[in-house]
Amino acid sequence: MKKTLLLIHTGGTISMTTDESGSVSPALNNPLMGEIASLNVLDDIIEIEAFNLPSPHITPGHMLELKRIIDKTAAEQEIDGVVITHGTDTLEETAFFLDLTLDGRIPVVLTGAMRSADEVGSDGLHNVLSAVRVASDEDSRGKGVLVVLNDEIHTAQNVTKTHTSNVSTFQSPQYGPIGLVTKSHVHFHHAPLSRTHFEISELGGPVALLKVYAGMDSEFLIHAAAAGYAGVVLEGLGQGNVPPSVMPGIRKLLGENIPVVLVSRCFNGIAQPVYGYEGGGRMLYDEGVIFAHGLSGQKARIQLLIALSAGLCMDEVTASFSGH
Ligand SMILES: NC(=O)C[C@H](N)C(=O)O
Repeated sequence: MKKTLLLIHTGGTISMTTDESGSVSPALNNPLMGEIASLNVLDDIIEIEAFNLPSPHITPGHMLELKRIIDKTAAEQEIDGVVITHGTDTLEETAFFLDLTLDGRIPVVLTGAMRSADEVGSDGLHNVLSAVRVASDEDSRGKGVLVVLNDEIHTAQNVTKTHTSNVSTFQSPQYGPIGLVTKSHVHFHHAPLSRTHFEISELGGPVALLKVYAGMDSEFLIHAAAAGYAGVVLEGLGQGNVPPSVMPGIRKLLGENIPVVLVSRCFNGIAQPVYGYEGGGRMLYDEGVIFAHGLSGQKARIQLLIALSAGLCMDEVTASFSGH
């Protein structure tokens, strides 16, 4: 059955071309524009170029702008789903931002490419077509924002870029994809159990993300408190621990009512308050550090930013992280 989709381009390698020196940059005219329309797989397509940016240039402000475009278009006319083309470097952050803030009524699918539009074996158009098929599929409803590349369907919550250049870069460590796209079918084999949703209209923040390392001190954390950061996410060690020399910085932030969210820098497993030694997870938990269950640092940062943007108090921010 044919459908009406909103196709939004934002830039990324999928919209880039390569010059004679091998340098890859945004094309003046997006090479994807009109390509899906010409395949005649949809009843109707509303195709817009929101931005033409490499994804390292994408900010939470651009993510909020995408949410507004989707809300406005869906309010003005009947659409069955949304596909967004995006650079792969920050694709997972935009996907999770939209997952947390859109109403989830229609499927929203993000895709990108590892090879530029004019490169031999370019994966761009194939990925957009797969994303269009997923966004048009009734089974995609109610699964949150999805990421489709290389014939796999991932949730925005779990997916991450794992390889600098391989076309199979997008993976969901410890959970795996929730479906696949074959030549004839969109096939889901899993469904997410829960979803967190926030109502936001403006952005708060800023929120910092710091990786914890052996011998780390408190300097950046103390600076974050003085510089007006509204929240800090720490990628802690192992099950969720920090060196004792980081404790003064954490206490400074918590003392000023600035939330500190902890994830593990391990890409498998969940941070937990297990260890009772100085800087151990149990001590962090007892002093008010919020454990983000199974989220990566970059996803926890997006969620903390959104929770603060929604005006949540410390207890509500804590509760919002217990759902994962
Ligand atoms: N494959 C890509 O899209 C990477 C590019 N640097 C971007 O994120 O815009």
